[in-house]
Amino acid sequence: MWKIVKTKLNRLMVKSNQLVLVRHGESEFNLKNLFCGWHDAPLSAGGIEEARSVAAANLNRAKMTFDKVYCSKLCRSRETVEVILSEMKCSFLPIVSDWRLNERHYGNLTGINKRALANEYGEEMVQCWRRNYDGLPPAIDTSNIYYYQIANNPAFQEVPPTEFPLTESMRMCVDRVSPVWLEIKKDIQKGTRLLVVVHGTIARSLIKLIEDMTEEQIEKVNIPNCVPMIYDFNIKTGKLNGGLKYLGDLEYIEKMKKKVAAIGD
Ligand SMILES: O=C(O)[C@H](O)COP(=O)(O)O
Repeated sequence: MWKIVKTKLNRLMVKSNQLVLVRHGESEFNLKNLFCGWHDAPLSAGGIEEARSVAAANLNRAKMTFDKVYCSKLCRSRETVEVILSEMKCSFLPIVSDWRLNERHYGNLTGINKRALANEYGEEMVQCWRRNYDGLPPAIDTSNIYYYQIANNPAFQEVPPTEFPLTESMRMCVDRVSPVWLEIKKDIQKGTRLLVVVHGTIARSLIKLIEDMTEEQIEKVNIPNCVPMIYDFNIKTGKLNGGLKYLGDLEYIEKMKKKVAAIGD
């Protein structure tokens, strides 16, 4: 008991605390280059391997330790957490899964191949849906084969009916993530060491909020799967000490950022 109190006191005396953000591993939909959003696609075999050999391996190499984990209600984020914690030998950690950390809802684009869509509507239109801050895909309707799976997913039962999205822009995601960011920030300032495992647009929403980026700046950010991203905060002021640091091989990280930015084949 004294040991736990002493560890907590020691941590409060430390002036900074780190937050680690990770985008989930490659999903079955990423692999097939399909818009995924709120469809609950599991990790691909490659995604499980990324969680092990990219996320967990880099976190272990850097000797990172955590007290608590945040993830979304989507299984690709939860599965990534489970692989990481198992590899780090800390599967006992508390996990908060919050629907507000779900990926951006891609509306009626859900399940459509990104390249096929670019061939039909042009690359500019597809990149506008993907990255423009106010790019709003058409709302999902019953003609979409994933409509009922998403609407009836028991994992989403905590979503208030009035807030259940049919499509979302990045601006709408930033709005839904903002209150969770305030909760995360409180934890950081208490000295709790957090691992946050989320999705591409949600990681970008958090980065925008943390760095107070402009809309133009965040539109250019692309998040590689499973590369740990670290922010260092001053505990007292809640302000950042420096910028975002990626953990891992820089050449690999640059290659994966370019892959995510592109529409793909
Ligand atoms: O939902 C998806 O399709 C992906 O998680 C993100 O895709 P994007 O890079 O095209 O936004």
